[in-house]
Amino acid sequence: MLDVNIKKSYNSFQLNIEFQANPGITGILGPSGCGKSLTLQSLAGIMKPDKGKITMNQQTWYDSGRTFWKPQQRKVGYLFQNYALFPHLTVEQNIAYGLKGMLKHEKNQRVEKWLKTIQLETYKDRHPSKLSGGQQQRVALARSMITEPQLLLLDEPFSALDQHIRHSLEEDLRRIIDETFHGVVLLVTHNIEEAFRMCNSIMLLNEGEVIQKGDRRDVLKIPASKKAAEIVGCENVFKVSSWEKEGLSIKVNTHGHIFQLKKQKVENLAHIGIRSDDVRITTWKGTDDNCFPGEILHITEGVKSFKHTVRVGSLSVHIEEVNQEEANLRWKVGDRCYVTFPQEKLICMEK
Ligand SMILES: Nc1ncnc2c1ncn2[C@@H]1O[C@H](COP(=O)(O)OP(=O)(O)OP(=O)(O)O)[C@@H](O)[C@H]1O
Repeated sequence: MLDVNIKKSYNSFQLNIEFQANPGITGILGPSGCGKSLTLQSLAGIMKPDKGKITMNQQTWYDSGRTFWKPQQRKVGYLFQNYALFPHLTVEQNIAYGLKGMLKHEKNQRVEKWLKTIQLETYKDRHPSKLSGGQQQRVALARSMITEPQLLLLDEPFSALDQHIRHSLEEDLRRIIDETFHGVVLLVTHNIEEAFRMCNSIMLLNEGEVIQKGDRRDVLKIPASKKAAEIVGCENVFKVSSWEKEGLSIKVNTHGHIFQLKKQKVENLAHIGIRSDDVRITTWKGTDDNCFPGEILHITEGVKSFKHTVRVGSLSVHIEEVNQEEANLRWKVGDRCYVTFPQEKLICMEK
């Protein structure tokens, strides 16, 4: 297990990170400049925190002024978005780079195995400039994993690649990790779908701090705060004016709109939220709770869905309808409609 508790102070930025990560893939999501790369750099030993502690499977890698293991002592695999392969070395030589000092026979065996794993056996004598972006990234992955690291750090490894290659690389990476790697993987990404597909757990960072961490489903579907909702793409967040528990539900007032939510454990309720594809839009008034009249303000056509902005009293609500044809036929700007916020889809946020 990886155990991290570190602080680093710059003039205009404070990093104050505390988390534990188990074997498997933990995704790190957060806005630009929130400290994702600095966190990885401190784990790799490239950046030295001001204070705190980093332990990995009972080894102390960093302990304030007392202990600081160098990058090569930590056995960390680090994969960046821009591959960083050595241009003058072949695929085979790039992969073997980290194995200096190993017996030739053993080294060859490992390189062969990795060439096979990344399915580039026939490319072993090529230089990086003669490879596609996706192939280069597979070589970089093999190079970072061949040394059998305890910790694998992936900093937006797919972001420079187009959608199609990205998907196949994602599948490759997931397969390779499942088959050959049993340590801790931290994956920085801005892509929520990718995080959901790839990760076991998710950690959200904001302004240098971890603001939520847990199972990928819980974090991505039930953000605990307004900021977390922004990061995971929950588009509708309404400020709570007042609230009270009432029988089996919670009655919430947001700008004069009364919402009924399923009763749940909350101490303090600052916001409620709902994903745009969980809000329903109809021409008739439903009998469910939380159904309000609205007016269509704006429609955007996407490849797979239509996005509507609907005024519901003083609220501006984002609604996504996946069934294009039906949605296309149904709505135009200025139409009156009814908007339903299903009880079970409304999320309570304590901040
Ligand atoms: N050496 C440094 N000196 C001063 N400030 C720094 C230094 N390195 C990073 N920072 C600042 O620390 C903050 C966090 O940087 P970091 O690179 O970790 O962000 P990030 O979350 O990875 O962002 P992005 O998603 O854009 O890559 C930024 O505001 C950055 O400007």
